[in-house]
Amino acid sequence: MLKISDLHVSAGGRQILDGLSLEVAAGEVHAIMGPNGSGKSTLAQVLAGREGYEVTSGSVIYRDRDLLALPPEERAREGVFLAFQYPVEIPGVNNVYLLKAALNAIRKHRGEAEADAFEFLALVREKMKLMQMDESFLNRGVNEGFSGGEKKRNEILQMAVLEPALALLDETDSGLDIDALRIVANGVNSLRRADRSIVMVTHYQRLLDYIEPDYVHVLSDGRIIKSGDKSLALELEKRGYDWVKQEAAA
Ligand SMILES: Nc1ncnc2c1ncn2[C@@H]1O[C@H](COP(=O)(O)OP(=O)(O)OP(=O)(O)O)[C@@H](O)[C@H]1O
Repeated sequence: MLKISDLHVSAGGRQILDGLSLEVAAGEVHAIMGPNGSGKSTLAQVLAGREGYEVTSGSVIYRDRDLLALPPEERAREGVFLAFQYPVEIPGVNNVYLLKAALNAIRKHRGEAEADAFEFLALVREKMKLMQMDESFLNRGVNEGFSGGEKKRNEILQMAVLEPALALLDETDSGLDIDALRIVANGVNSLRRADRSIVMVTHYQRLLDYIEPDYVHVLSDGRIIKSGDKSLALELEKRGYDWVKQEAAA
């Protein structure tokens, strides 16, 4: 599904990713953990195609294509989805309008019939039920005035409607209360499929109690310095990151 090789990225004149390599097979869930400022969000943003980052070397192959050669909207149509760490408010753009436009752009790209108003509404209602969101959110501006937790829930609603092949979730658990964390995690779990991969950035192993990852990676100073299974996250919670850095430097 995704093969990142020796990726070097800089922004604002400084190197952020420094030889990052990662392979994600179809159906797998990978968790990326690491100290603040190590490059986790940068990785997610670069994969989604955000401007402002310079890829100086390395490659990213997504479903046999050079991902970095595609403009961001093409990546989205090809099934790459990013749930933002800080979802942006888009006042004046209706939430339901954005969802429908995004869904139909993807369908059109796949050569499928676009969803009409009835089909779309039935689909979005089903997904809102899953995310336990009130339908009133549909008619508000995208994230406009949403609480932090509501914004995160709205990101996963988008994911549920768009059904991406590669979902990048950047700290989707941050700012969620106990019930919302469970709801969001249930939403993500219900979207696990053999042909869909999920890469989630998180600081807390608690999320991994709900969404069981196949692999856990430690990203430090722009590269992955250790990989393991869920037990690695438990160890990090107990011991912090210094020992991993020392181990990698030895
Ligand atoms: N456009 C930019 N210009 C300059 N520096 C940047 C830019 N974007 C990111 N950085 C820097 O790159 C480093 C990595 O940032 P990034 O947001 O990827 O870290 P992170 O691992 O997601 O951190 P956190 O856990 O705090 O969210 C930080 O030191 C950040 O200040």
